[in-house]
Amino acid sequence: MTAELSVDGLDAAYGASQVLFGVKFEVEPGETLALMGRNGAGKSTTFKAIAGLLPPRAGRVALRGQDLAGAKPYRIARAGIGFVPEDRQVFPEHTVEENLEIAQKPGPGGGNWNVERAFEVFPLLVPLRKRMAGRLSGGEQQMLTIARSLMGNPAVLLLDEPSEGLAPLIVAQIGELIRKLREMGTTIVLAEQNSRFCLGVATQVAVIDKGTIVWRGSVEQFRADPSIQARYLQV
Ligand SMILES: Nc1ncnc2c1ncn2[C@@H]1O[C@H](COP(=O)(O)OP(=O)(O)OP(=O)(O)O)[C@@H](O)[C@H]1O
Repeated sequence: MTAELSVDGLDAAYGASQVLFGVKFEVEPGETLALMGRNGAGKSTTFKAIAGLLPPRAGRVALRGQDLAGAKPYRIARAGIGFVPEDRQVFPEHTVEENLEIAQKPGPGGGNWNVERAFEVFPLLVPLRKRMAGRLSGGEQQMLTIARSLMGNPAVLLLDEPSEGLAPLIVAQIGELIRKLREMGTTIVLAEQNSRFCLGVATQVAVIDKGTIVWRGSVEQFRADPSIQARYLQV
């Protein structure tokens, strides 16, 4: 089977400071991969390199076998990699509904996303339909950013720390949502420090440490080996 997303030998740097060293992982169709690692391990940089925001110095980023490494961000997005960055970008002066409409585009994913479908899958956004996106809470903005990204019908969705800075109840709602997207067959890569959250929603785990993937396996294998958490994830 061809992986939906395959990353191999990815190197990336900020100026003279190299941060990623040969990052390698694959995601099969319909899987949710949690990319876990401590603060500063290289999770966001991996996403930026995949999405073309920080062009990689070396390596391959293949979507369904097509190498996109080094392409411009809009090309990578159009090819089917949807990226939800940490800072939750919405158009604050537009309503929730308009934010979704603006983002609607054809794409290679099989979700057939449109505004009505987004409201079906994200029912918490329904009462906020006419509200300006700039007036939403952090959790509501997070949901809207995820919904917006899906409107481009991506083949793979990259979610950078979706639980960050949110209250436990909201984190649980975001978790529910990610599980629902997974059940619908969406292929997801989720960067997280919060291991409890990721293990509740992911099927696969990759652990990154100092810019290198140091462990790769299923959630069950991860749970069965507490030494991985102790070595790479606890502060
Ligand atoms: N714009 C930048 N310029 C220079 N160095 C950076 C920049 N952004 C990140 N770094 C450095 O790159 C390394 C990896 O950072 P990255 O943000 O990818 O980590 P992370 O695993 O996503 O952690 P976090 O949870 O803090 O976002 C860190 O040492 C960080 O200081």
